[in-house]
Amino acid sequence: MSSPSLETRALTVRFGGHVAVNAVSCAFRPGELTAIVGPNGAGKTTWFNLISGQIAASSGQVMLGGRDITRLGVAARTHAGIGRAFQLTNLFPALTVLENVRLVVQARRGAGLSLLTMAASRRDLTAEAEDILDRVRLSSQAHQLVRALPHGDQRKLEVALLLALRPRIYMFDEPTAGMSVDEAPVILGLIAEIKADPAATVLLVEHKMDVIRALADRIVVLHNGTLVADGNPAEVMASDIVQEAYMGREIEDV
Ligand SMILES: Nc1ncnc2c1ncn2[C@@H]1O[C@H](COP(=O)(O)OP(=O)(O)OP(=O)(O)O)[C@@H](O)[C@H]1O
Repeated sequence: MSSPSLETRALTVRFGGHVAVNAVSCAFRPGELTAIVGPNGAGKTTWFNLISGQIAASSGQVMLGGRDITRLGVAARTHAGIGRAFQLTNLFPALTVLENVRLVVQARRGAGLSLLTMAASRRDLTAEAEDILDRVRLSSQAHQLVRALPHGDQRKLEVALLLALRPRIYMFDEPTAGMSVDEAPVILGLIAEIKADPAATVLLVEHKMDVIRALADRIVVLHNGTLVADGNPAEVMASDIVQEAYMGREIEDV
């Protein structure tokens, strides 16, 4: 088994007297998509926030490729390889969709964030950005301002920006929430493509059973901030804790 790309070690956060994430230890490996499930308020988003650096841990550690990143801020974690979909949206709402994707491609390639790059390298960056927009089916919106995009297209742009960033860790929080039935399969197809990359580690917070069934290699269950189950989907779905506490009630069986 490959060594973990990401690991949380006894990761804990308290809000006043409430322990929202309670000593959660879990290791994630490249080439694996882990679905994170649990009832509302279980601590899934808070755990994500601790991993991506949106909030600081009360105790415990976040390790990325064996390096302790617990004290790094969001930008430094993104630079180190943590890619979280929502935090990339609306980077530059007054620029077009294509310009936003191109800027992320440019930043990843170490060319900085200036809009005034050399014409030749600009063509190169534009070609990669256009290719990404094609993959997420946003080509026809390439020249629209990001702030004017409808919700479904914003979600596609989030995935486009992640593809442009090529992180080591892809974090998706209900990526098809609020999407139409036509739009959701595009996003799910892209996540399936990302998951096929043996170097990519994918974390997916998800309530929808059909999405979990289609994509998850592994399921982790949180309950009251504690990790209560972790294993392959068939095992976890059949376990008493999930059957009794979650099935048909908290996980949307659609
Ligand atoms: N900044 C905060 N201050 C105080 N309490 C918070 C804060 N953020 C989260 N909580 C609490 O932590 C607990 C976990 O919330 P969290 O949003 O992580 O759950 P979740 O599993 O993502 O739920 P959902 O499925 O509804 O998104 C909840 O009780 C929530 O009220």
